[in-house]
Amino acid sequence: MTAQILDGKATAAAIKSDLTARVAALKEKGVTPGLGTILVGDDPGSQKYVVGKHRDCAQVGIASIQRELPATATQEEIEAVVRELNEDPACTGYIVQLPLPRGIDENRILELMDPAKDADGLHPMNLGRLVLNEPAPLPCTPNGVLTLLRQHGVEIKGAEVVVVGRGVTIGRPMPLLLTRRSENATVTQCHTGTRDLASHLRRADIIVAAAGSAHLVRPEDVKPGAAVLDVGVSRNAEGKIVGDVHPGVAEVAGWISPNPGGVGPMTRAQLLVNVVEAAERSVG
Ligand SMILES: Nc1nc(=O)c2c([nH]1)NC[C@@H]1CN(c3ccc(C(=O)N[C@@H](CCC(=O)O)C(=O)O)cc3)C=[N+]21
Repeated sequence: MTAQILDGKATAAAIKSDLTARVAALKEKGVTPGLGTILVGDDPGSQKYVVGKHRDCAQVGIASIQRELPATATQEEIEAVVRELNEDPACTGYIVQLPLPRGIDENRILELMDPAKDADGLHPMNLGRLVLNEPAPLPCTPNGVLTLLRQHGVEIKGAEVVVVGRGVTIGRPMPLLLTRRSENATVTQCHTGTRDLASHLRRADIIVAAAGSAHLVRPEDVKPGAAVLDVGVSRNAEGKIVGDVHPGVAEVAGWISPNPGGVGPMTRAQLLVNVVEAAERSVG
């Protein structure tokens, strides 16, 4: 038996269609949501993601504001663009595409953002609000993972979830979302310091693989019927996306998110959700 698909493409399309109506309602009240992106450098992967984000905006009626800086941009030059978008009334939410080039202090850039315009949910104030159980824009990828599970009826309450990875965009916030009372999962966080990853994976009802290590999760380490979310993105020699989950896992798991076509499109959809929600808050 092969796993059922956690279809991120289809779920993202449904979210976008709901957002299209909400954007139209906002425009009738005189508010046009606008998503800004700040892209530094010429990494082809990052450029492609940013193009995707603006294509999504066009589909739902959100205005696009694009700022690009060369890989040689200084800390001060990037900060100037952050200040500009903080002040720009047409930009109701924005992201700074990560990672930034070596030598740039990423955390200082994130702290400089207006937390009310933080579309990624990565500003320290918004991450702090999440820790304190206060309403905040939620980090897009972890929120996309949850939405994907809910949409396909995968039980989160009481589930043993193993999160692999501790990066700022996924690994660290993911357990915070999963352990809220509304989700009530039990979470084990694994990382490069974990002594026996396989022993943890084998117990998991849900695996969120976000280590960025190609084919890290192998079929023999997955409990039959488990839900496996492949969040990792590496590229092979031909430039093709290789996930954190070995293709053989599809023969063991109950649910699997394809990569591409799984969590990636969900991340983009949740970004739009954050932009629209911020605009809705601004009209009360
Ligand atoms: N501040 C910030 N926020 C981010 O959300 C952020 C970031 N920085 N830096 C990089 C990562 C990566 N990321 C992806 C988003 C969508 C796809 C996506 O839609 N992928 C398609 C395939 C695209 C392709 O073929 O390359 C898919 O999975 O089907 C992938 C990756 C967001 N990130």
